[in-house]
Amino acid sequence: MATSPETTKLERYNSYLRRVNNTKLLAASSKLLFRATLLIALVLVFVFTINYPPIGGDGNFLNAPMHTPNFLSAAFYGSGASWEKQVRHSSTPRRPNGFSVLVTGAAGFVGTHCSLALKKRGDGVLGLDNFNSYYDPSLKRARQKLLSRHQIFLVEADLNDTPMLNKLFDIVPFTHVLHLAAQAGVRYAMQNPQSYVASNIAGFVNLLEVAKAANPQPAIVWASSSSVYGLNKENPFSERDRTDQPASLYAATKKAGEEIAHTYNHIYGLSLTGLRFFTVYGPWGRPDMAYFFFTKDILQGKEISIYKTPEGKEVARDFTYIDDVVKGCLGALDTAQKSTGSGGQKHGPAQLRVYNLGNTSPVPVGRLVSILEGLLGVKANKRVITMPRNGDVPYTHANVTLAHKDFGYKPTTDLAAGLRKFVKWYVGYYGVQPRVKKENDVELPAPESSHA
Ligand SMILES: O=C(O)[C@H]1O[C@H](OP(=O)(O)OP(=O)(O)OC[C@H]2O[C@@H](n3ccc(=O)[nH]c3=O)[C@H](O)[C@@H]2O)[C@H](O)[C@@H](O)[C@H]1O
Repeated sequence: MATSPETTKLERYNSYLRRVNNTKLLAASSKLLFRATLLIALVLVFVFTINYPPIGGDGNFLNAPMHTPNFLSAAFYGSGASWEKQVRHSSTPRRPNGFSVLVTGAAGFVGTHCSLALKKRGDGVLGLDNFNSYYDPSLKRARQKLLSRHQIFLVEADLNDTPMLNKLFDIVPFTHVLHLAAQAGVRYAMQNPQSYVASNIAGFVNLLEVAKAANPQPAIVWASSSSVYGLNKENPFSERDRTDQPASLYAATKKAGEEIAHTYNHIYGLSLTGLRFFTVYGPWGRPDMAYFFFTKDILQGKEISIYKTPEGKEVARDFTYIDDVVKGCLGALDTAQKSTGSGGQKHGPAQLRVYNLGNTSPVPVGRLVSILEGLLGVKANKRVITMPRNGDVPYTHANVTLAHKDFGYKPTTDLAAGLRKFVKWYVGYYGVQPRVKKENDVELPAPESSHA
């Protein structure tokens, strides 16, 4: 068909209009897409901010609530066949009638040691930890590597992450929970009180809620603290002594945990055992504890403060070596009876216990420093000051008769022997050269711990 110049012009004009319309349409849909993206981003920022504020109210990074945002949890981390396979594999026992244990706080000091000990004897272990920044997370990552070398898988999630906890209990019929995740530290409670409530109270309740609804319900062994004795005047501290005078918020949250345990035992038939740890120390320990930062400061020539009481007396602690505490934890797990409920219903009375796990021989902090000086071959730059009013108590001293009677708990490591092992680990881990003199009989021993 012949085309006139007018027709060609008209076609060109129509094609021009179509192009303009397409461009307008594209621009409109781009705008819509941009707005939708912006809206989604805003919603995400809002949810993230609620769940995970970046810093604490006083601008201190350490004071921020330290957990994984809930909305990211199960959806992002806990998915996929290979993830589930790791969860199952790690928690499957390798010995007849072995336990399947969920260890919370598994990248923590006591959690790492207990996980390794359980795995070593053939129990299945699944770790849970939120890797918070209360102290150097790289130490927690190093512990995680150690666990992973022993085929222990660690799920990175917070105790308050209900979907994740539910998911883990859906996948694994845990026989036991060793609940060691907590906000620790007596003095830090004055700086960041909310983190104690979030972890030691809300987190504990969340775990109990999930455990009580599980079928089967696990038996739970969990970390209480010697600090619950607070201003108790009896000596040594017995489980029968009063614990209604906590001297710190940390102690108050641990005491609250003991009462909460009573409630869940009473209503839901959960088998619950609280262990009152007495100043636990050793290799892979916590950098916020005095023996640990004294070692660091002594090596760096920094001044250390040794507390005395307002009456001028020495402050003392029943320092307890990690291997002894691990034996206590395993003893408590081995003697824990089954929970009696299922799916949130109680079917009979269940076991409820509390034990001291201490060393039974308090040592003044000044003596601890002398031992460290000897082991490190360095004189400490010491200053003795009156204990600040910060939640500390003047002394602790455990009576462990009950734990001995019920599961043969018997501490065997004195402070000098335990600190020797700690210093051995410390210098190896941080690559420091201690100035140890042979004539002072402070040669460091060969590694004994199978964990290090
Ligand atoms: O048994 C517990 O339940 C608790 O044990 C631990 O608390 P504490 O016994 O207070 O240990 P830690 O801080 O190492 O202070 C040791 C000693 O050094 C003194 N101390 C401390 C600091 C300082 O600068 N100077 C000093 O003399 C101080 O006065 C004390 O006498 C855990 O941290 C805690 O999480 C909890 O588990």
